[in-house]
Amino acid sequence: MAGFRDREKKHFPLTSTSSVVALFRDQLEGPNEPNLAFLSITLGCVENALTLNRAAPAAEDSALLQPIFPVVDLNMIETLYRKFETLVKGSVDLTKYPCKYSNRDLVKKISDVIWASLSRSFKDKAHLQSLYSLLTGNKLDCFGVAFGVVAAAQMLGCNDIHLALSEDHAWVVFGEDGTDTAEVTWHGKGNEDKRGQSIALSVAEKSWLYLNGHPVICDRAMEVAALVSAANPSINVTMDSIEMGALQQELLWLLYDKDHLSRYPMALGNLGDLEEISPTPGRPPPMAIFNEAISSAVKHYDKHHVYPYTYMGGYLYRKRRYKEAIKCWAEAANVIRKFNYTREDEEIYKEFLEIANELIPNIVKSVSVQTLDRSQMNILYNPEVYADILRFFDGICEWEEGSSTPVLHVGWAQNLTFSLNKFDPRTRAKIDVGRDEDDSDSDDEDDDDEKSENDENDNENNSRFKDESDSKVESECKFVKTQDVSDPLQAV
Ligand SMILES: FC(F)(F)Cc1cc2c(N3CCN(c4nnc(C(F)(F)F)s4)CC3)ncnc2s1
Repeated sequence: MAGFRDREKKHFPLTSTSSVVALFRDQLEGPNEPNLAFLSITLGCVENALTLNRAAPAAEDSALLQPIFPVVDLNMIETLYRKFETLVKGSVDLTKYPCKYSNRDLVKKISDVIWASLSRSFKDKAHLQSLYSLLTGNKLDCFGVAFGVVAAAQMLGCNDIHLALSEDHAWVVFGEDGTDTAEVTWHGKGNEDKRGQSIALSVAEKSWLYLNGHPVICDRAMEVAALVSAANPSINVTMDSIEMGALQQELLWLLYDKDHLSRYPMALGNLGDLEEISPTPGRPPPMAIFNEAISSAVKHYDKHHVYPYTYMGGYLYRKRRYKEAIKCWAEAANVIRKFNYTREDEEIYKEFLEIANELIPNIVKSVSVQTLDRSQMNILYNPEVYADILRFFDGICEWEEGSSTPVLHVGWAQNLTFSLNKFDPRTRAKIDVGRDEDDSDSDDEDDDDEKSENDENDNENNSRFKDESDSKVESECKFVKTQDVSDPLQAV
């Protein structure tokens, strides 16, 4: 077995965050590709020590005096690496796959090797994303299986097999021009896995889960960014490991500085969240990072990603910058309206449900009671905020239109009317419910044909609506038509 070369050995034993960062830097700058299996095992080992098997500091030295960074020895990592190498090279006979580029059978075979080594226990716990978890506990989450397939492929020299990521699923691309796709893991609960199948069939459904053909396609360095981003500093529901969070943050800045996050909006979002928790002196503030995530999604993924807007919206909500938060959520709904809701889109459904039925009602409640903060009070007198709430609901209505599964139920209507009723009636008369100017963009229409006649209808409605904009506000939101609820706006 080829042991580790000096490039790997010289960093051990790992005794601090900076020694792990130096090891990752070396792998990213090295003459060879970064070794995904090596990095995943190493980071997983550190995460395990800092979150699951915490060295309990002796009574007298409190955590403050005695940082608990584990000592990671080379032989532990090398033993686990060799175990993975034996598993992968022992199970895949490459002579059966002679061609230069990988084919579907080979991808399925590699997926089967990872799949067969998993125990049957449930897999939605934390810390199941790394090869350390696979090799010490035979457990991986759905991301971990996809990542493990790509790490195994690299070990076999299949350098055309790469990780493809949506906002809630992962698969692989392969072949001569890297456009063949294959499922290699499962998704969600109670869904049969589709391993071996191509993604084309699922993309045709226009579901958010496959981002309608706009997933993040990783190169080796972005696969390192994915394993760093997937690291989980949480010790339990209420506590995070400060050391693990700091390590993840430093590794993300290392990848950021090497321009490996510029096409990875979720990793930028993760970095923004970490900077909110513990700002790094001299680094951009969270809002700048969230803006970069939005710009990346607009530039590289044709405005089909939702999370960049909900990362920023969540941050603004926590900072009580409610007007801007609602603007972000309207933008998020402006993305989701391009998709058709299918039953495997639950994660984003829950995201919008929380915004509509908890966060926005909390905002209108908190600014309508005797708020001391006069700046917040004028939200209920601000036509732009009111229009953004309507745009938010309109996007969700359009998401539902043409979908196989309904999105809305009467609870949504109750929360909508609750929120809208808090606004001053004169404010409501001032609005012009338009969509952002790029709505008529050809790329939008190209992308979703059946949505285009809606856009025309919208434009028609909007133009009709604009002509009457000074008259009584008609309900522009499809929401009411779909729900057949008596027009909530009449009720005020
Ligand atoms: F591979 C899967 F199947 F797991 C899909 C992926 C998820 C994900 C991620 N996440 C998911 C989204 N995520 C969010 N955290 N907060 C979010 C927001 F709602 F505030 F926007 S979204 C945490 C990190 N961060 C980096 N990369 C990936 S790839």
